[in-house]
Amino acid sequence: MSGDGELLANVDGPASRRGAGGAFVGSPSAALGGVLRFTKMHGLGNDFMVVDAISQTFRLRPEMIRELADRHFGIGFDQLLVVEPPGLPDVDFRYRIFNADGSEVEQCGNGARCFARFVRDQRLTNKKVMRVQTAGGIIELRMGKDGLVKVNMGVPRLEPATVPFSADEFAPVYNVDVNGQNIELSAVSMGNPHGVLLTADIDNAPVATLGPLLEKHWRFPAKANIGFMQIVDRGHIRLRVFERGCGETLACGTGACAAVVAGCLRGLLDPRVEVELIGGRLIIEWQGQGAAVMMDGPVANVFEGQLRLPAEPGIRRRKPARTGRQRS
Ligand SMILES: N[C@H](CCC[C@H](N)C(=O)O)C(=O)O
Repeated sequence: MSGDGELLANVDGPASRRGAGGAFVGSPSAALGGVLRFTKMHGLGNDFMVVDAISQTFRLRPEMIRELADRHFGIGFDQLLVVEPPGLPDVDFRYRIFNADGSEVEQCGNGARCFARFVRDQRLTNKKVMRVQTAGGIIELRMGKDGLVKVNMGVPRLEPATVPFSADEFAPVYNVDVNGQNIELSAVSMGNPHGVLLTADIDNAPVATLGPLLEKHWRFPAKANIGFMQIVDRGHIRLRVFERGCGETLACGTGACAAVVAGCLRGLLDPRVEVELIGGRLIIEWQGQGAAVMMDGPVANVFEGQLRLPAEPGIRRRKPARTGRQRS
């Protein structure tokens, strides 16, 4: 996936037509120059601009998403999450995800929890259990107690071609050459591609240097999110993730899922793992091949906002495309 498609969302509610390339095409006159309502949210510090595209129309080109994602000149977020009417009979919503670099991607775990909170806060549903269609597959969201949200993230994909990862056959660990250095990693898809490495010292792991090299490595033809996992014990890991299209984030939900799958495949983890990320903790459970990965974690609202879209969305300030966020 990870396409650079223009985002057009429909104004007139669910009677949307799918335009070329899968974007919703609203009535063009209404798609320009309006005020766009959004909510800023985060899941363990992985932060999002969340927009209801069921009752609003807007057009956002990749360069506009990049501008809005900018933490100095824009709103600032890791991903833009867009709520759309369902595209399939047995789901409640469609959920589109755009990275800070403007690329559209298949899945977002922390975003899924925020999505569930958002659609209820916005009274788009009163369901406590909902099925949501994403480009990476259908996920089930369940409102839990004390503000937690449980997500069935679906069955991980391990066959190389389904990640996608270039290899002749599946293996729990692959050897990847990075500028002459041999790196051992696992390749897992949670709908979006992940590479997972072990590290003995998470605080000094080469996230800023090795992360971008592996993100764009030729063996990940759709690029990849790169997780650095320190095993504390069989029920507890520490994890940092260099995210595709965004750089290192404070937390990555699909990254946490992929890391637990990778650790289980290596025989190093039990089925229930506490994943300690920079921004906080997730509980991830996986009973083994063929089973779905379950994620349980918090969500938070930060603020509500309104944005006046230019009559012709475009570049108001040419800035270099975002590089990975370097954490000291
Ligand atoms: N950067 C990811 C999308 C966001 C995933 C992350 N924020 C999560 O919580 O899963 C990708 O390009 O596949």
